[in-house]
Formats: sequence, C-alpha cells, structure tokens
Amino acid sequence: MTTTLFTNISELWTMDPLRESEGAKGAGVIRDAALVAENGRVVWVGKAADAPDADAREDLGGRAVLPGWVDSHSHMVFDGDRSAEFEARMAGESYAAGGIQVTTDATRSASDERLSRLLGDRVRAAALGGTTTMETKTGYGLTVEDEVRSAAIARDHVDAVTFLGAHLVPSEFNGEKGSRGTAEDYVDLVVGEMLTQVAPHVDFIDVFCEKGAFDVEQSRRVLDAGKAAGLGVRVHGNQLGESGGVQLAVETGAASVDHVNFLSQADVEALAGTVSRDSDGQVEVDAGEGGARPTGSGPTVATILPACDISTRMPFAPARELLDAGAVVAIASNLNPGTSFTSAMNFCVGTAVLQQHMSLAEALFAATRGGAIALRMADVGHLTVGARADLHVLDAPAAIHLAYRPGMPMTWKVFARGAEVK
Ligand SMILES: N=CN[C@@H](CCC(=O)O)C(=O)O
Ligand SMILES: [Zn+2]
Repeated sequence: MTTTLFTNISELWTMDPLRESEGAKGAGVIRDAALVAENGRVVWVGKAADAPDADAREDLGGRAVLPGWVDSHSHMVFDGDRSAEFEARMAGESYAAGGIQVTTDATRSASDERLSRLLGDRVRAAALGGTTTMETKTGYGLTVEDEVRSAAIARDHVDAVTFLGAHLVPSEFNGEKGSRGTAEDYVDLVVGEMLTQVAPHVDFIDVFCEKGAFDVEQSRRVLDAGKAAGLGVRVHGNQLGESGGVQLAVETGAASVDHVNFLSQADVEALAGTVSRDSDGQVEVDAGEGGARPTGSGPTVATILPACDISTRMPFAPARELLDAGAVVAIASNLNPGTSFTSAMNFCVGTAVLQQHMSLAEALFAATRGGAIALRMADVGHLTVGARADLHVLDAPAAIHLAYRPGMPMTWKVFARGAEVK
C-alpha cells in the first residue's frame, strides 16, 4: 500500500472539534502541519516535525489546507440557457418559480449523452474549485421517464442524489381543457408511479414548498411518500416568503431545509430545537461511512445559499441568528440555471463571512462538516484519521484569504481520495 505525506502545511483545518486548536476554537487547526494518506484515507495528522515516513511526499509550500468542500445542494442535471431571465432580473424583475419550466423544456429535449456530459463538466469544474463531495437533484424532467433518467445520470457522477419531481407543476398539468390534469393530479403522479420508478436511483426526496410551486399540504404528501419509500427528506423552504417549509421540514425530520431567507423567530427556534449535542458539544448525527445514510437521525440543517441570494437579490438568510440560536448551518452553491449558476464554494464562503457575519471558522465548518451533516455522511468534511483524504490546498498561507481577497483564484490544488484532481 502506498502512503503519501502531505507536508509543509501552514494551517491544517481538520474540523475536529475534539482536537486542541491552534487558532479558531473547535476547528481543530494545526499549524506547521502534515497529513498522511493511504488508500484514499487519512491515516495520520499532526505537526510536520513529528510526521512519520511515507512512500511519497507532497510539499504544499507553506499553504493552508481545508477539507474539500461538501456542496450539499445543487441542480446540475439540466440543459438550456436562462441568461436572458437573469438579465431581466438585474433590470428589476423578481425571481419566480415559473422559470423552471424553461429549463424543463430544454432538458427534456437533450439526449442522455449530452446531459451526462454537461453534468460531468459541471462536477469537474466544481472539483477544480475545491469541491470533493456533491449532492445533486433531479427536477428538470418532471415526467416519469425524464425524472428516472435524470436520477440515473446523476448517480454516475455525484455522491448523493435527490428526487425533486416536486420542483414545479409542469405546464401539461395546468388543469385546462386538453391538459393532463391539475396540480393535484401531478402530485398524485409524483407520489405514485414517479416515486416508485425513481426511488431505486436516489437517496433523498425534496420539494419546492413555495408560492408558485407546492403548498404545505401538497409538500407534506410528497415528503411522507418519500419517507415511506425509504428516502431521506430535504426541503426547499422559505426562499420567497414564510412558506411554512421550515416547520414542515422539522415536523418530517428532514435532514435539511434549504434557502431559509424568510424566518420567523419560531422557525429559528424550531431548527435549533432539532440539534442534540453530546457531552463534548458535538452534534449527534447518525451518518454513513463511505456514503450517505439518508434516513439516519440528526438535526434539520439550515442550508444557506449565499450565491443564490445575491443572484436573486433576496435578503441574505439570517445565518447569524441561526447560529446564535444553536442551529446547524450548512453553506452550499445551489448550482442551477435559474437562481445560482455557480459552483464556486470559495465565493459562497467568502460571502458568508463578508456579508452574513459568520466567523471564518463558522463558514468553513458550514461548507464542509455542515454539508456532510446535511447529507448524513460521516467520513467527509473533516480531515481526521479514517476520513476520505479530500484536501483543498489554498494558494495562501491562511484560510482567511478566502474573504480577504474576494474573487481571487484561491484554490491551488485539490486532492480527492488522496489523488490530485487535474
Ligand atoms: N428554488 C427552487 N429551485 C431552484 C431554482 C430553480 C430554477 O429557477 O431553475 C433553487 O433552489 O433556487
Ligand atoms: Zn435548489
């Protein structure tokens, strides 16, 4: 077995709260550090001066190292262009759910090969930006056949797949004469044949619980059916208003509720109330080693999407309030063609620090371990012994450069399971 020593690390952010931290409390920072990987896993971390011998050596030149980003929310299976919609928004239009239909039409027309290539290119671009674990969703097919193929294609490229048949009521279910029926008929299809056929390809079910998409009762039907089929639950909630999505997510034991722009005090408290911590203050979560355990227990994570908030000109999600109340927060890209056409987690983290008043340690945790908790994955989002050797090497001596030098190319090298991403 070949061992590799990664050394000359100025700051190693292990995200191990049990390790004495030389810097940000709880983040397990080791200065002048090294890490040894074997077979794609971390087998040793500590001071460079104490590092054991290894077969190979990577000198990281005094740079800071983070766990690879865990991007727990994206919509990458799509074709088509919505730049005109974005331009109109910049000229004053508001975001509305209806744009999803435009992407759905384009996606339905694309071949499997093309969708797979587009998805592969998107995953690769994300990896080159430091993302080593990704979730993605269906939701631009909205027929049984198109949702199944979206899920099957996604399965080949990412770590966790979410069924989002309840993204929008497609136009053929507009209830008019000659249509396939009403919104209720579409929900029947989602919880019936569509779910049955998609379930073998996915880990989670999700619903866009919002005005213009699905109301709380429709959303509850979707989530309950997904749970009954053995899937984990996630919710798009409280993006455009107080949609009731957060309360629904908490009631159904969702692994996350995402967007969370408009929250009442009761919403914040409900999310904080889902968190249990052990005697060391660690979040209790039942997660899978080597993959997601979607139905594992744990908190309903509040996933914030800073790039989406900017692109839709929405008020930022109240990250500070959520953290102060004790909720678990994740940061994700929400890559999609409508509201957030970026996988740049460096940008999301920098924005969370600059604009959402998160400390650097809070933002780094949210984009690594927070995402892993939201995906119910145990061995990513941190660099402790046994974790995947997913290393994000910054071209800087300190991780604060992510916010200090916004927009600069801060990713120097990325290693996924110990191998360099090129
Ligand atoms: N809000 C719902 N779904 C996506 C946007 C989808 C679209 O507009 O194409 C989101 O998370 O922002
Ligand atoms: Zn989304």
